[in-house]
Amino acid sequence: MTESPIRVGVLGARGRMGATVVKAVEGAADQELVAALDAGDDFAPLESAQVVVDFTHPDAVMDNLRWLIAHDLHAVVGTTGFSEERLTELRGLLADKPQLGVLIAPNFALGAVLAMRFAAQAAKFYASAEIIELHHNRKADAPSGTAAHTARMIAAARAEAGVAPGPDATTSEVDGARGASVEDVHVHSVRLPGLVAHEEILFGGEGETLTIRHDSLDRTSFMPGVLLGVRSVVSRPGLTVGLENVLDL
Ligand SMILES: NC(=O)C1=CN([C@@H]2O[C@H](COP(=O)(O)OP(=O)(O)OC[C@H]3O[C@@H](n4cnc5c(N)ncnc54)[C@H](O)[C@@H]3O)[C@@H](O)[C@H]2O)C=CC1
Ligand SMILES: O=C(O)C1=N[C@H](C(=O)O)C[C@H](O)C1
Repeated sequence: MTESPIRVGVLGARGRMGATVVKAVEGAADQELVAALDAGDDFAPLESAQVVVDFTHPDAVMDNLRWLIAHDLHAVVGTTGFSEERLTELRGLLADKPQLGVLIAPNFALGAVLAMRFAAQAAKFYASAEIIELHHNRKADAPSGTAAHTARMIAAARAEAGVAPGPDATTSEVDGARGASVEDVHVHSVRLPGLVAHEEILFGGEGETLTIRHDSLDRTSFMPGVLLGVRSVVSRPGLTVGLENVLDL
């Protein structure tokens, strides 16, 4: 017996990512697009979906998720801007809906997920690490969600290994010259037309450096991860943060 396709709704469907997701879902044999909505649209058509994919805006995504959870819809979220406070609220909302799954991934590209994992592995061997993320100049948030997630993974690996952040002799600084500090990891954000999404994680040690770099050259790079997210979230109750958990890395 063939299984029925997963019914998918897309929020942010007229945006750069949402429009790419719409095409990817339409091209996936095991998924059926039932709603493609953007800002100002009536959400009612989403009620026929099983899973809703959100690529909207950090200012909009929490209201969207409150609505989706209240309407018993699984969610796959690529939108950035998730603080610990936001994640705690979502865990609270999901506690009342034990069958429901929400997957939030700061980056759905396989190579970006691997780069983050490799960075976490390297972190205990190098006390000094910095991140440079480079994106198109229409991006709303800085640093990128991926860079923030990478910094948190490095910080967690350092804490587990008992490694303190490396020395930095800077005593005089033009504001921002050393980038933002995310859990003691310096993060530098570049915004230029022509770029898509790129990240370098740099480690420095005795007489050597290690650079891990990932480049998304096209938004199609995120689609295998998004489609996998849709397939997995229906049988993954609760809140999952990071595609690495779905890939079992
Ligand atoms: N996790 C990942 O792999 C990736 C995440 N992103 C993130 O996805 C988000 C969107 O990125 P882009 O597509 O480049 O932005 P975009 O600005 O091209 O598209 C966002 C769309 O969402 C719509 N929108 C805003 N508020 C809405 C609401 N309340 N309901 C429905 N639609 C709404 C906008 O009208 C717009 O069409 C950003 O947070 C970005 O950082 C982007 C690429 C990959
Ligand atoms: O806005 C983007 O384009 C991207 N956003 C995500 C992020 O902030 O990390 C993922 C990817 O870097 C593209």
